[in-house]
Amino acid sequence: MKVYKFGGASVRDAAGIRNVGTIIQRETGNDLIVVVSAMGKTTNALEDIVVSYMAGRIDEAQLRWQNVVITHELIVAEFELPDTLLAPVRAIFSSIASKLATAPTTLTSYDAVYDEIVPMGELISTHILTAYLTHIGLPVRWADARQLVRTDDTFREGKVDWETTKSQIQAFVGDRIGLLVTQGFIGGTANGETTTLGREGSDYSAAIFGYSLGAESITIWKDVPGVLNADPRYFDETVLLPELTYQDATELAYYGATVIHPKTIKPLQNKGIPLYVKSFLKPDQPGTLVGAPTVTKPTPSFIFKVNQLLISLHPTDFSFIAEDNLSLIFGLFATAGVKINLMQNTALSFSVVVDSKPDRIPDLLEQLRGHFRVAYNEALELITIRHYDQSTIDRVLVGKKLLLEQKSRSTVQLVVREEAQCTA
Ligand SMILES: Nc1ncnc2c1ncn2[C@@H]1O[C@H](COP(=O)(O)OP(=O)(O)OP(=O)(O)O)[C@@H](O)[C@H]1O
Ligand SMILES: N[C@@H](CC(=O)O)C(=O)O
Repeated sequence: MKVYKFGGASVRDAAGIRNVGTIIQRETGNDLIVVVSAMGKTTNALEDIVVSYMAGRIDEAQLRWQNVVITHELIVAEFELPDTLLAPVRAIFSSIASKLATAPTTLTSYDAVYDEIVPMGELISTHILTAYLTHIGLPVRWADARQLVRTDDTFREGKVDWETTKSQIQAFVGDRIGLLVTQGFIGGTANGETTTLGREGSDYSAAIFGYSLGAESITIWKDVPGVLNADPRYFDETVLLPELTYQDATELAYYGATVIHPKTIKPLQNKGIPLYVKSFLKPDQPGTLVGAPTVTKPTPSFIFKVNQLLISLHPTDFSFIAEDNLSLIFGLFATAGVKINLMQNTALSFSVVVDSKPDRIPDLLEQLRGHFRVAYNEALELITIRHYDQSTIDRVLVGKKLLLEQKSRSTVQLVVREEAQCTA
């Protein structure tokens, strides 16, 4: 049994869905679980709807939802599918329209509403793909991940209950899996509420299904030839990494290589399940195999994170940065839901680099100011180089001012600012 995961880019339009259908057809007769993300940038659009709705801008939220509906209607119109196959999609369209007709109360939790609305992207895309596959004659089952992937009720970052998830998935698939289409990114609580697993979490969903069923392999289909030594959007002359160990893949993802979600690797490593990252545009090419025993000559790899914020904390009394301060700081970051990308401390200061998220950072800074003197630098870039040497460092520092550096034997992290900004 294999697991295929198709992300938003692969199903962003009707041609994409047809292409995904062709890739799935190559597995006809084999057991295959297909995990699918929301189409294109639907998740971003749904997040915007939540922002409008929770701010009480109901008309704006409804208008934005109409745009989501129209985008999907235009795609399905190209397939001329019978209305019966589209009934589940239309039911979602009207249930969200009804939801958005009533304003939220002041007691409504933002994150709970987020997890009511944002998962619709995956529910819609999987219903559309299932309808299309049925239409072209493939015997396919649609599975509701909310009833299979059990999480706690941490909305927007559900923690997976592995035992329950495994038994629910095994019970659902039964003896003969066949072809099954399900959603990435979403799960459900014991009380039947929908949860999400964190942005870009569909890769992780594929690993959850693969782990639960002991898959022979998992393939993540991307718009790139595989895992490259840098994001081609930010770096010229990238090279394909044909093989990676689980550890290297975990570290690349951890430091921010968005091609694989960081939580994806561990469950696969635990069961020794190989992960392939391949191009949905060139499905015959080998791509990257994650799970190679060793890679003899590792290639230097670059990860660029833009829009970073460097926060420096200084105790307001004469105390040092010690265990009690650190546990307070970590507690405040955890409560604010802000992940630390890099940290460094001296006796009298503690510096952290985080993603500059306007919905979370201002509150966090306010909390920190209650305990520390706080200084911060905005609009920075965090560059991580795995398997670095001095020439790779020099290469990325051209035109940049280095603010902070951290090195281990295999990884260097550099916090930089554009030189032009420094002199401005
Ligand atoms: N090291 C890397 N190798 C290859 N691609 C990378 C790397 N780092 C970042 N990327 C980027 O990752 C992109 C693919 O991931 P993306 O999340 O956009 O895919 P997706 O299939 O649409 O997934 P999803 O909708 O599930 O998030 C590539 O287009 C590329 O720009
Ligand atoms: N659709 C979700 C999950 C995913 O695509 O992996 C997102 O865009 O974050």
